[in-house]
Amino acid sequence: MVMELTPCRHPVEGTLRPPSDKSITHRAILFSALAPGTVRVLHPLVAQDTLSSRRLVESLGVKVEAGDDEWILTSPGPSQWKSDTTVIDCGNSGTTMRLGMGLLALSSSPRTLIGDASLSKRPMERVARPLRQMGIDVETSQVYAPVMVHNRGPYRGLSYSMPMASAQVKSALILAALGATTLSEIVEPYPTRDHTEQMLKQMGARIRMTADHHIMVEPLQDWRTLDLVPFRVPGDPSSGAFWAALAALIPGSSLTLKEISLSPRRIGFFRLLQQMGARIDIERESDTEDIGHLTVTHQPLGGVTVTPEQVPDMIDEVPLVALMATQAFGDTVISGAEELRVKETDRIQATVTNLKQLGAHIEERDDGMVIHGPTPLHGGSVRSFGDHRMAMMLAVAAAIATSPVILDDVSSVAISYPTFFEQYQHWQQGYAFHD
Ligand SMILES: O=C(O)C1=C[C@@H](OP(=O)(O)O)[C@@H](O)[C@H](O)C1
Ligand SMILES: C=C(OP(=O)(O)O)C(=O)O
Repeated sequence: MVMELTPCRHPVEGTLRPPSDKSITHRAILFSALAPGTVRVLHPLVAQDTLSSRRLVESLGVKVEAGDDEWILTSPGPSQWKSDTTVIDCGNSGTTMRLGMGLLALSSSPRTLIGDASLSKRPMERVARPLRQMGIDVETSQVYAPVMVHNRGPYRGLSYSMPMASAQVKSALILAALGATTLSEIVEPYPTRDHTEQMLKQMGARIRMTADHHIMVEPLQDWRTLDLVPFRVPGDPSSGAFWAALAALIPGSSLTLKEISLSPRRIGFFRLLQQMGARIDIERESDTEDIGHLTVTHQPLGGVTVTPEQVPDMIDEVPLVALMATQAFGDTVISGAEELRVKETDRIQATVTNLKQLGAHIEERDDGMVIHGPTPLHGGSVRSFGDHRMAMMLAVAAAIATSPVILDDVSSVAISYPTFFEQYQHWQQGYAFHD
């Protein structure tokens, strides 16, 4: 659906609880399949991507009772998973497919994962290759989906230095490592989101992380020893980031994002906003959990340098960083962000093309972008390329443009943030958020 987005300078005010975290919801659903028994998931994100993970576990025989803001998942455990579903559709979700590959390695039935046109162009050998090193049979279709996973018998642990910083690859390997016969050691080039390690540890898995990014995973002798802990899903900082960006851009704004994940591996965008000059206040809910409230207050912004090490902590927010940089005084250089080229679309190219179309001074680099600010943005026609994050970034850009922006398709927001445009309209009508 095409949408005409009109400029709007209403300050962004009040308190907003963004939709629940996509990464944590995926994991809660997928990990519930591991333990024979019932797992409660509080505040799951109900969106297209997480419904793909739900479909995956249901095809393994997990029963899902979806209540009001709570899902109850009951699994027979990997040794009793249904073997008659041989093809599983992961839709648009890279997380479902990659973590799914690790999960499917835990049972002896062969299964094939497929995805939509976008997911079928994203690299899967990054998971397949190390799984094969463990002795698991994995076939890709010239590095892409469909991906067939078949565990033909006992397989060994893995010692693996990851060539790219990817939480999805790491998580798939950790899952497979739980079913190996020997200890595994996985090394990351830079730290990435560690929800998998934290949540599996909560379930009783023996996983040890060192300061120099080594992750040791002990094989699990018996799935029945896993604890059936309930998972409470906080708000998603990556979804909240669109509102934080608007608040940082529009004078007079001050917005509190309520009950969001404050995991240091997830709030790199907010640290960067602070570095650019925005005011960020953080209030933790408890000393033990990384959940709390984050307030963004508008201040004039300056350009920054984003280094490769910083990128994983704001990986899905980089298109927004580029937008912020168009309004900041001075140059912003983003490097080490080549992973953006293998997301739902090539997010470096899509960001540069779209922001140029609106008048930004932005240059494409192989591994990032250079942005010269500040530049007023004007209206024009832009394209989401079927990418939810691109559509929402462009909606933020449209608000600060001087004339209307025509966005070719907005349906992709259903992937991670189905209510985004309802809330956008609410704000455009001059309302504050009250959550
Ligand atoms: O593990 C996860 O939940 C995710 C990891 C990131 O992908 P990569 O691991 O490919 O960087 C991120 O872009 C994606 O939105 C979610
Ligand atoms: C890249 C994303 O997700 P996935 O890799 O799960 O498709 C995203 O949500 O921005």
